[in-house]
Amino acid sequence: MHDKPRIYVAGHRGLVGSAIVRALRAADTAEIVTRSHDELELTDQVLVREFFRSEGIDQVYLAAARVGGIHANNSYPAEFIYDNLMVQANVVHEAWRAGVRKLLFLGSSCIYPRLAAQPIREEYLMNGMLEPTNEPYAMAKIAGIKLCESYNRQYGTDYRSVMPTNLYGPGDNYHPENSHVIPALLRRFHEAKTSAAPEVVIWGSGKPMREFLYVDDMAAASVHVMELAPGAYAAATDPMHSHINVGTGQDVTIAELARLVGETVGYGGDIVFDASKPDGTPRKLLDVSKLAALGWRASTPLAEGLQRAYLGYLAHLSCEAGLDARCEMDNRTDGASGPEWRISTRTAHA
Ligand SMILES: NC(=O)C1=CN([C@@H]2O[C@H](COP(=O)(O)OP(=O)(O)OC[C@H]3O[C@@H](n4cnc5c(N)ncnc54)[C@H](OP(=O)(O)O)[C@@H]3O)[C@@H](O)[C@H]2O)C=CC1
Ligand SMILES: C[C@H]1O[C@H](OP(=O)(O)OP(=O)(O)OC[C@H]2O[C@@H](n3cnc4c(=O)[nH]c(N)nc43)[C@H](O)[C@@H]2O)[C@@H](O)[C@@H](O)C1=O
Repeated sequence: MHDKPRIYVAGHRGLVGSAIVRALRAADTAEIVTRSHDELELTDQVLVREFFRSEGIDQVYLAAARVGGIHANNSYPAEFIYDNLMVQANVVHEAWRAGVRKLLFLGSSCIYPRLAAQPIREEYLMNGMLEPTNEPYAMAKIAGIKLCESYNRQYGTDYRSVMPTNLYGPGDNYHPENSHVIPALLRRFHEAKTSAAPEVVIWGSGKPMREFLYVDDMAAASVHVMELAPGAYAAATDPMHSHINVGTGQDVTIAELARLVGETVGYGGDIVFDASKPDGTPRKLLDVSKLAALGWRASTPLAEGLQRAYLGYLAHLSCEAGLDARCEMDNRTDGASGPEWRISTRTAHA
């Protein structure tokens, strides 16, 4: 053990990983260890083993994953299942081999059955068929939970899992097709405003409902769950049902979200729907009572979070244009999926 614990944040340049780093830096109680994707390919077991063997890591936040919205999940199912299975298997196994006792695995609310009763309680896992547009990703995330539980049961580790709802905020992926709905709409509405376009097209019927959590709330929840006393976590969970939902407990329709994003950006034109695009899961509102009983609740209202997310998008545009000296290039175009996978620079200024 070191004076301060050495905490490895895997995926620190991503939306959530960068927010976890902000939260840990603000607390100033840990030494933070990071590696970018090009410095450490987490699907490569040999490299991951060498990293844990040499770095003396005490805790891991596993926020590295192949992540994307409904179109990306539907279009690249092989990458979504392979990358996520490999990254989590390598990180969990090699962390265990190196003696890391504490790890937090980030899953997703898409692990639950497509037609689960609402709000979705943790115990509804594996009670029904998954949503087809993201089944491979969801299967990998379910395997991630079971990986952590199995190492806990056999080796006595303390590997915990959180299942976030849909997340958004500064430092998001703004790719026009592969991103999630909020960054996609911030970009589309902004471009429509700038070009004075008469209408903005929203995918699907507008009827699906989604719950959105601001990313700094997600980071705070992650740190909260990681730091719960082992007895408190064990009392709230079960060795074979150990994951905890993280959300706001409130959802909106995609049509309502589109109206809110339009308002945030200041776009005055029409909103139209493209029914040829998939809706995905009709609704996936999380029951967040377990985490509330453990002392944590979300605090950022959607309208406020959208304002901050829009500022994050504008900062990202300044980075792309080379107008902001604080920007770091994050080499996102070097990923295995090729240069079109995502936009090459993102920024998540504190
Ligand atoms: N965003 C959301 O709405 C939600 C996210 N989650 C979960 O939260 C976690 C973080 O997601 P988010 O921050 O949004 O995702 P991002 O795509 O923003 O970040 C993921 C990070 O992981 C890195 N990464 C991906 N693959 C590899 C690899 N093979 N080796 C090394 N690094 C890799 C990425 O690097 P690079 O980009 O260079 O490849 C990136 O820095 C994930 O587990 C995700 O499933 C859960 C629910 C909702
Ligand atoms: C976090 C979660 O993210 C993914 O699931 P999802 O919840 O369906 O996420 P999404 O943000 O991509 O879409 C939400 C809704 O919004 C609609 N929608 C409208 N217009 C756009 C649009 O322009 N882009 C996108 N992406 N969606 C749009 C879209 O049709 C859908 O009805 C999973 O694959 C899985 O990875 C996962 O866990």
